[in-house]
Amino acid sequence: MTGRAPDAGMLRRGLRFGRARWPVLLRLAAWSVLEAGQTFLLGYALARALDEGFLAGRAGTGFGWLAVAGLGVPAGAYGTGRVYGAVAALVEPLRDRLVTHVVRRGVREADRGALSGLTQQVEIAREACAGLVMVARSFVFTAAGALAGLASLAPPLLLVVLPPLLAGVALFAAVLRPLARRQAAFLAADEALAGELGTVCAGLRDVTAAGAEERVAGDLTGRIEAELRAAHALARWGALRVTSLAVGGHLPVVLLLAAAPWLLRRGVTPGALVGALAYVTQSLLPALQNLVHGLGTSGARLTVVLRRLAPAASAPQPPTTPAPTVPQPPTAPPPQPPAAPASGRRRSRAPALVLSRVTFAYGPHSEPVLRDLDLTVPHGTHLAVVGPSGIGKSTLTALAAGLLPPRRGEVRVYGEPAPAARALRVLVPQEAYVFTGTLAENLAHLRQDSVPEEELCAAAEAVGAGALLEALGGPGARVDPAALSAGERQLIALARAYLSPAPLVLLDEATCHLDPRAEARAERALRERSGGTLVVVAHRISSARRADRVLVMDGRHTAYGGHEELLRRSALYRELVGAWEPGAGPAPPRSHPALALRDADGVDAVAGTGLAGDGRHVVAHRPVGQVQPPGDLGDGRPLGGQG
Ligand SMILES: Nc1ncnc2c1ncn2[C@@H]1O[C@H](COP(=O)(O)OP(=O)(O)OP(=O)(O)O)[C@@H](O)[C@H]1O
Repeated sequence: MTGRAPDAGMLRRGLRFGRARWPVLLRLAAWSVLEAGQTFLLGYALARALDEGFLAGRAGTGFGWLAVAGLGVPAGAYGTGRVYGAVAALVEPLRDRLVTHVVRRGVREADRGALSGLTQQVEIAREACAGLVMVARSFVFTAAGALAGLASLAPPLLLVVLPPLLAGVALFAAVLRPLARRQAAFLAADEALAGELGTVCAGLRDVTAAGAEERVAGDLTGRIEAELRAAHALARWGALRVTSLAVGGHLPVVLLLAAAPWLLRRGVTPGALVGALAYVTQSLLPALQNLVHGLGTSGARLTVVLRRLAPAASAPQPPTTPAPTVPQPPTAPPPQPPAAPASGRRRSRAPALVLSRVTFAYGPHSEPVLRDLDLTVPHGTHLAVVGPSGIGKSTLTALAAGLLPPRRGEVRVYGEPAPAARALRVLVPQEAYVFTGTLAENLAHLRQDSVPEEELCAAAEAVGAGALLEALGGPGARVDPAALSAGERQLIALARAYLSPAPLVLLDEATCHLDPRAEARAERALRERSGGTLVVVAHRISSARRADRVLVMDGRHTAYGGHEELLRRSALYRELVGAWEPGAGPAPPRSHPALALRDADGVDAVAGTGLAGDGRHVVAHRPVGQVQPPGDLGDGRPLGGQG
C-alpha cells in the first residue's frame, strides 16, 4: 500500500461514474432539498415566533410559528429516508462494478485467498463511499438551508457567520490531502504490525526453539514504533482538523454573541439573532462536524481501498482493517539467529552445561518436575537423557536452553546464565521448523554470515540430508513445508543445527521420525562437529548406547553415568533398556504406568511406549522372563517410556 493522497485518475473515474448516474444524483438532490427545508424552517420559524409572537405579546402567533417549525421535522425526516434510498442506488452499482472487477481478477490469478480479501475490501469501499456521500451531501444542503435562512432573516447576519465558516471549510480542505496521506500511512503501519504479529504468533514455538526471540522482538518493536510514529503524525494533522471545526463551527457562535449589540443597532431583531444562533448551533456546527470526521475517516479508507482495487494493481493486497485472522506461514526468511558463539577460550574453560541445585515447577503451587538437580556436562560430551514419559526430559532441555527459569538454583551454559547464552546453544524440538523459502535460507537460518553452497551441501551430507537436498533441487530450491514428511523436516532442522555456530546442541526427540541408521548418522555428525557438545533426549536404546554419558531421570532418584555402569546400578535404566544385568534377576517392579503393566499377582510384563523408526507410536510389551538381552534389542527398538 502507498501513502499517496487520492490521485487525479481516481477523481476522474469518480466524476465519470457520477456523470453516468445523473438521474440518481438529481433524485438525491431533490430529497436533500426537502431535508434542508427543515433546516431553513428551524431558525426562520424560531425568529418569527419570538419577534411576531412572544416578544410582541401574541403568544398564539408564537406557538403557531413553533408548530410550523415542528411540521418541518417529519417532512425533513421523510426526505432523509428517501435520501438513503438514493444513496443506495448510487453506491450499489459501484459495489457491483468493484465485485465484477475483483472476481475477474481472482479468476485470472486463480487465487481464491486473494479473492476473499478483495471482496472484503469491496464491502469496505461500499460502506466508506456511502458514508462519504451522506456527510458531503448533508453538509452542502444543510449549509445552503442555514445560509438561506440567515439571509432571509437579516443579511448582516451573513457578514458575521459566513467568513469564519468559509475559513473553517478552507482550512479543512487544505488539511484533507495531507491528512489522507497520514491516515493511509497509519493504516499501512497498522496492517504491517498486524501481519507480522499474525505470522509470529503462528510460529512462537519455533521462534523460541530457534532462539530468535530477541530478533523477533526487535522486528516487532520496529513495527510498533513505526505505527506509533504514524499515529503521532496523524494526531498532529488531526489537531488541524479540529481547528478547522473550531473556526468554522464554534467561532460563528462567539462572533454572533459578541456582535449582538452591533447587529441590533443595524436593525437585526432579537428573534433573528436567536434564529441565527439556532442555525449555527443546531445545523451548521453538526453538519461541519460530520463532514470533518466523516471525510477524515471514510475518505481516507475509500482512497486506500480503491487504490488497492484499481485495475492497475495486480498483486493481491491484505485487507484494510482487520488483522489477518488465519495465521500464514512466513514467506520471507524469518528472524535472524542469535549472534556469533562465544570465544573458544570461554568454551574451553567452562563446562558446556551446569545445573546447580535446580528446582523447577510449572506453577507456583504445583509439584516440582525437577528438584535440586545437579548436573555438569563438560564440553565435547555426548549426553543422552532418558526416563519415563512425563518425567521432565523436555523440561530439562528447556531449562538448559534458558527458555524456562528455574524456581531455585542456576543453569549455566559455557559459564553464562542460560537465558543470556542463547547464542551458545541450539535446541531442536520434536516438531522440526521448516519455513517457506529456499533450502539455503532454511539451512543457514541460524547463521548471520552468508554460507557458501558447498558448506550447505556438506552439512546436509553430514547429517544424512544430502539425498534430500538433491531430490528437492539443491540449496536454491524453494521448499513447501507442508509437502515434506516429518522425517524430512527433521533432517532439515538437524542440518540447520549442524550449521549453527552454537557449540551446544540440544535435541529433544528431534530424530524421532528418522530410522535408526539415519538417527545414528545425524547424532554422530552433531557430536563430531568441531568438538561440539550434544545433549539428546534419547528416543531409542541405541541413542543412549552411543552417548558418553546417560542421565536417567526418575524424579528424586536421578542417575548419571555410562551405559554399562548404569545397567549395573540403575534399576530404572535396566527397565528402560528392557534387560537385566546378567545374573541380577528381574528388575524391581515399578509403578510407573508407562513402564509396568500389573495384574492381580503383580508385575507380569514390562512395557514401554515410544515412537518407532517410522514415527508410529508403539508399545513394547514383553512378558517377564522373555525380555531379550540388551545386545538383541537392535537399533530400531524404541526405548521404553519415551512418548
Ligand atoms: N507447559 C506445561 N505446563 C504445566 N505442566 C507441564 C508443562 N509442560 C510439561 N508439563 C508437565 O511437566 C512434566 C514433565 O513434562 P516433560 O514434557 O518435561 O516430560 P518428558 O519427560 O519430556 O515427557 P515425554 O517423554 O512424554 O516427552 C509432565 O508431568 C508434564 O505434564
